[in-house]
Amino acid sequence: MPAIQTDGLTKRYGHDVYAVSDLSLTVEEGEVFGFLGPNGAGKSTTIDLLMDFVRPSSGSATVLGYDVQEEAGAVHERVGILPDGYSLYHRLSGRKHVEYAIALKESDDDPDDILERVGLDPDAAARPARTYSKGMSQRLALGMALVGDPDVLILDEPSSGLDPDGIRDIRELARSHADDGGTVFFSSHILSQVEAVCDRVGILSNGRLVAIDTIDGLRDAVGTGATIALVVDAAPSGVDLTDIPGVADVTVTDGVVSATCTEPSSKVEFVDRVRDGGSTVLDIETHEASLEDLFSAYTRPADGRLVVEVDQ
Ligand SMILES: Nc1ncnc2c1ncn2[C@@H]1O[C@H](COP(=O)(O)OP(=O)(O)OP(=O)(O)O)[C@@H](O)[C@H]1O
Repeated sequence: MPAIQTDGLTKRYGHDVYAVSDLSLTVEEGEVFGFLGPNGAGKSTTIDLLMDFVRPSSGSATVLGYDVQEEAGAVHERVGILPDGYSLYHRLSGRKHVEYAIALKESDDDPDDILERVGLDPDAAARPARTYSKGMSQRLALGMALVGDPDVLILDEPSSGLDPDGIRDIRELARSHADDGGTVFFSSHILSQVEAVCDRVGILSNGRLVAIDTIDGLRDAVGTGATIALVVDAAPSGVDLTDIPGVADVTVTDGVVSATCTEPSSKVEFVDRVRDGGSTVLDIETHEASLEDLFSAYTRPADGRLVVEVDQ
């Protein structure tokens, strides 16, 4: 049974704002699924729809087989959520927050275990939440989401406000939750934060799902290659630079010979071929397509095509 399944899920505000548009996706149990998209793409709205915090204009969704509208109670019992824009009770201590979440979920969790898992030490946990930094608040909200060992953990921008240690902790927590058989739905607008931990990612742009695959699969689909630029004393002559396997987009201008290389080994052959053409190579610059280039390729298509923006 899928952990999360949506079918044509759509949320329209007013006449023409489609926050989520015809979204159909399946997240399997035991997966860490990265839900990616730039600001305003519709990630939080999708999560609100899954939790029945807002109602869809059309389409449907299930979580662990339960219809999110008809059986919202059953969904809430099995889901732990770190929402975007959660709020804390300023006068209550961190520990009281966790105790409250335990009572609400009728769980027998030990509050100290939960606080330790999210890295809030007893002193910090005893302080009122108004004294917390953004990162500490985020850790506390995450702890509340973990109460009751939920089957599905929904994390909306969980890394926001966290330092590098905190970001790593979130990743480890997500991974161990999935390794124990749980499912993690991890929303972020920063690709590199989900790359290390997610089994698959879905990319949302303007409310629409524009890609769903593993990170490697997405890279292959967009064909992100590296660019290579050789500074030469003179243009090569008498050689064909365009028939090297894995080399494309060859240009020769003002003492610079450049190309896109989809195979790492093709760079060496490209350099050799330029030398065979009588040129002395004075300098070599290469640029690997970054994850952010990949993200841009899916979220900022030009002329309806998928393009990778690569600086030279
Ligand atoms: N209550 C609302 N009324 C009108 N428009 C809304 C409402 N809620 C969301 N929207 C619009 O729906 C779109 C999607 O918003 P949403 O908050 O789901 O995006 P997001 O991907 O979570 O963005 P972010 O990364 O900035 O949190 C945006 O254009 C937003 O302005």
